[in-house]
Amino acid sequence: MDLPRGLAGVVIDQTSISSTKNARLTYSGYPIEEICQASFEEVVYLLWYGRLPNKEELQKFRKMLVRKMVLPAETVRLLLYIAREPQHPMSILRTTTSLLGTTNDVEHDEPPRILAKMLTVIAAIVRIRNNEPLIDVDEKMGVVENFLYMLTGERPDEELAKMFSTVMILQADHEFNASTFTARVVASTFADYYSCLTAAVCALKGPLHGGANERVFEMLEKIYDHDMDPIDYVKDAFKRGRKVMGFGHRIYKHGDPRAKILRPIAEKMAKRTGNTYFFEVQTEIADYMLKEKGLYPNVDYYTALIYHCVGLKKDVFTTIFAACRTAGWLAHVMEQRREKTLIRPCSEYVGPDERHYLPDVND
Ligand SMILES: CC(=O)SCCNC(=O)CCNC(=O)[C@H](O)C(C)(C)COP(=O)(O)OP(=O)(O)OC[C@H]1O[C@@H](n2cnc3c(N)ncnc32)[C@H](O)[C@@H]1OP(=O)(O)O
Ligand SMILES: O=C([O-])CC(=O)C(=O)O
Repeated sequence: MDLPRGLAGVVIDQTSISSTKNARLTYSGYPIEEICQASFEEVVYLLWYGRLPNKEELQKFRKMLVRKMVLPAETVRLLLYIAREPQHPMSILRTTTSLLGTTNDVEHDEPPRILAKMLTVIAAIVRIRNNEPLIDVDEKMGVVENFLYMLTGERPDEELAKMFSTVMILQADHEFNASTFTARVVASTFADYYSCLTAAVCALKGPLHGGANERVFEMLEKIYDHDMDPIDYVKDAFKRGRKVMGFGHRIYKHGDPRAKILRPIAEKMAKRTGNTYFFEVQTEIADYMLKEKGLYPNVDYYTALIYHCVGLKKDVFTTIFAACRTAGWLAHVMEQRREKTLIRPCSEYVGPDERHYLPDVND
């Protein structure tokens, strides 16, 4: 049997949530270049219900999500205990997501409450690890503004909120990527929402998937700290047979459409916050990678700099990706549940031929 490695190019099921057909990303039919201008709440509604909300529905949906961002005291107590542990923030998030599924108030948890909770929990993990006080939800603001406020302790201005909203939308869904597929496999067994999300967080953590954003900034910092020529850094990575993080993609061989939208946002954010050095290094590396390897930056490349400009430490970058992707994970879990079919593919056995156990042979 001639199997493509890593199931590359294999269509394993249908979805009406998002598509990367012809290397164009669409959410329920809307090109990403257009839908990224909507509000985050509109896009979540679209991913979950297959259509955009009208004005009244949007207002109601936004209000409901924001209200649900307030965490129960029991969850805050848990977080204060877990988030101080020295493990990587994605490990903390994995354990927290799992624990959220065991608290007393989960019985009636539905996607809006779960998404809202995940956003607040992730912001709280970031604050606790910085030894900063937790910030209360401000019900006068929308979801993105509140998320930023709870992360940084500062109410964002309109320009920042708009840019960050685009960033969140761009990471909200991506058809059958590794973490979403993982969530769908778990959902297909009819396991609960938190089990699906815990599994998805585990898959996102790895450096070939969501964990790449942290490694991108690690590279930029190393170049800065050692006053290196960025091209020497890349050449050295090639020599050692190492991948340059934030480049390449299973689907997009001629450029990730999200990176094209993110690049000018990263540039603007870098200018706003005095981080143009990093943006210039990124540009130099991107030009070289294209020239030498024909590889383009992916979504994780520019979000790394954007998160740095927001004031976040690199070890929490992937948790922010998880916050955005929770919207998509939940959409796929709902879709998978509607399908009512267990995902259970087959394998080709390539182990030893049949052999037989002989009792006492080793005596
Ligand atoms: C949200 C996301 O998950 S986006 C992806 C985030 N991940 C990263 O940025 C990690 C770095 N990138 C990679 O590891 C890969 O490009 C992946 C995993 C994203 C895609 O992998 P695949 O589709 O399996 O492509 P594959 O790894 O086979 O790459 C094809 C060729 O390009 C090379 N290549 C791919 N990405 C890179 C890279 N970032 N740096 C250097 N070389 C690379 C491979 O070594 C391979 O070369 P070869 O044919 O000489 O062996
Ligand atoms: O689709 C993929 O393989 C990875 C990706 O870009 C994403 O999850 O956003």
